[in-house]
Amino acid sequence: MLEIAALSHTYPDGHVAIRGIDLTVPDGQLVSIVGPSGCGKSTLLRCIAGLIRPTGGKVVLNGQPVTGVPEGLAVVFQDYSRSLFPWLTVRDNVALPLRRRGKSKAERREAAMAALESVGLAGAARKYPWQLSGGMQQRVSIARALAYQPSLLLMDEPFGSVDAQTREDLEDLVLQVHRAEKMTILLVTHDIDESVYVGDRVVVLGPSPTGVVADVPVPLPSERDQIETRALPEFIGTRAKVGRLVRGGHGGADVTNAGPATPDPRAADVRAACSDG
Ligand SMILES: Nc1ncnc2c1ncn2[C@@H]1O[C@H](COP(=O)(O)OP(=O)(O)OP(=O)(O)O)[C@@H](O)[C@H]1O
Repeated sequence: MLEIAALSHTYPDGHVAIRGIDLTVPDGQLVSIVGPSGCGKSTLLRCIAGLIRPTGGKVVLNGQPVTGVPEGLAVVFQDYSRSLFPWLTVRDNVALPLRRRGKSKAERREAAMAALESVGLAGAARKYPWQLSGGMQQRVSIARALAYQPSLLLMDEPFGSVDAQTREDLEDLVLQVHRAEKMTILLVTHDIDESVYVGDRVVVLGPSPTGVVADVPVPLPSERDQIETRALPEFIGTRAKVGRLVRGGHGGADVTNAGPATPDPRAADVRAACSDG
């Protein structure tokens, strides 16, 4: 269970990025977070990841206050070109954070290969990141997060830099992993369709300094299909509702107004990658 209470963050230059966010995420839920550009989504994710210390309120993960990067957290950032180490092979990039898990070299390699298999990249294990396309590099970043077997996965605009077809494939990969591993996922996206397609719920953030404007349940079956799900009336209705909310409208009668809140992200396998590297 992730509990965010009265979370606020003001940067040292006085810029108030987040003002009073309250958000509770039960284990195993996939929460999409949307909001206007620059509203504070990444700041929110960084606070959750323990990468920055909020100036007000608290983040509690599984009953423990977050005061540094918590165990069992992984993060996937948008900028895959800077999240992989170019001097390590794909397999070694994926295996690196597993040092934190106290696994032997053989175990790390085995787990890395299994994760690469799950993202369809087992054949690229011995290549270097710079030998792969952007979409493949982002798959490697996701494989690295998965190999770590996080209980909480934070994804900050993870598909923002890939083509439309790859984006759909990666959305389905996240859904597949979410169902199989039952991990809690917070996914920040600018894409309203994507937020509804992957989410169990969509948290809409307001303009800076951000807070929670609405918390919209997604009334779709857990099995989703890029063509059929997007044609469902429930999908179309929820997308319209979220779209109106992001643009400053009220979104419709059944939307929960959640009061002030905030979002934004950044943080995770970094811990593993950096501190274990
Ligand atoms: N280190 C910092 N110092 C001062 N202000 C900052 C800092 N980092 C971010 N900000 C400001 O805080 C606000 C929120 O930034 P943040 O990156 O969290 O927004 P975002 O919603 O993730 O943006 P985007 O939609 O462009 O990804 C912005 O106005 C940004 O300029």
